[in-house]
Amino acid sequence: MSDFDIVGPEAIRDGVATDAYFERTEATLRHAGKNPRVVAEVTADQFPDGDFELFAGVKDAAELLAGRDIDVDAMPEGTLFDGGPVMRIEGDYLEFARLETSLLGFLSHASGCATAALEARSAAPDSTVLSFGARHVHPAIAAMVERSALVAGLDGFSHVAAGEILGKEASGTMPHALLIAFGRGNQAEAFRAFDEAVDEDVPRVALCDTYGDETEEVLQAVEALGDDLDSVRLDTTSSRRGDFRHIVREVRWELDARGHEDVGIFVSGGLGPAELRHLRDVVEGFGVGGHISNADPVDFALDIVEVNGEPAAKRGKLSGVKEVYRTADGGHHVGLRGRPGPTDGESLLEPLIRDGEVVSEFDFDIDAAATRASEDAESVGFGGVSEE
Ligand SMILES: O=P(O)(O)OC[C@H]1O[C@H](OP(=O)(O)OP(=O)(O)O)[C@H](O)[C@@H]1O
Repeated sequence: MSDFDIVGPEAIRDGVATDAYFERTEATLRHAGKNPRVVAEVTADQFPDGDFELFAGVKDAAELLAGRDIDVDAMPEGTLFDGGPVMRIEGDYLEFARLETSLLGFLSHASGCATAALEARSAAPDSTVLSFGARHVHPAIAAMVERSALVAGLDGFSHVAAGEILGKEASGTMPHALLIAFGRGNQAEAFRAFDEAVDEDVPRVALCDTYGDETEEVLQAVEALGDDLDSVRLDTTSSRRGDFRHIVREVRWELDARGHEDVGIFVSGGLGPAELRHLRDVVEGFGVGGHISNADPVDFALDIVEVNGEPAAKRGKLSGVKEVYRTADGGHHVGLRGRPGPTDGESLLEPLIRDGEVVSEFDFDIDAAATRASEDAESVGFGGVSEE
């Protein structure tokens, strides 16, 4: 028995992590001696409507689908999509029927978090933006949240175990608990002890809102750490926030007045794209949590679109195997496979699995995905990237 209520990797890989009706579907098809050759597509919206989302979760999807006698095409991680398929599976239906539940879960949740992270990224393109939201979600999915944030181009994340999985180091300095453990009035002592205790390569970022006025605690940090102080973080609780922008500008003023123009200001706590736009010109960086980790999953569905070579679909969905294209002007186009696409269209679906093997050229590199997302966001004008 598992110690935690967590569905483990084996259950996911074996297809036990499925909805019961797929088990009944398998039983019925086997009973009837049917196992049609199908093409199925993963799609959110049927037609483009100008509302782009960021595709993520494809590495785990590949891990799930590998080893089955199927061919799969997918958009690379970090591609922006707007209508039409993001993934296509071709094979005998019973090869993958029971994987639908986990497949959609992987893609939907990661793409939801990645899209929200891209909203944050686009809202403050020149600021440092860190993912702080693992605390809001089940720990088993922390690496998914942090990977999605990095795919969207965030500069870092807080979760240590996620970092070990992703091969990247988590960042972070101090919580309020550290200041409280030292006791009211002992903030300077806490800052000094932190400076003495942690590795030199950890930036000295003092959290300055625990007991007193932000400017007062910032000046205590300056006095305690002197030139070692890299930045201050203001996480002013919402009930005391008032005009946060004014507080930040006042802190900046007092730092500058004492010759500490090089000390950066970071802010965190309940921030989303609107707050990032509002504050981006007066701070160096942001910690963004719930906006990313609590994002709604993308509403992906897996639909059969061809049975034994013939177009098929339930009503409301589009039958036939499709291609999706990005045009030079940032347009997103959906058309039938084998028909001419836009003359300047670049096909977005790439081979992911052939005869059950993951195609070696398919790219799961996080940094490459982030570059792709950045370029694609620019191309399609996601979230008004350069909006003032
Ligand atoms: O609000 P979100 O965008 O989801 O950000 C996540 C958290 O990051 C900050 O925690 P901090 O470490 O400063 O708080 P604590 O020390 O009080 O736990 C902030 O207070 C949020 O609770």
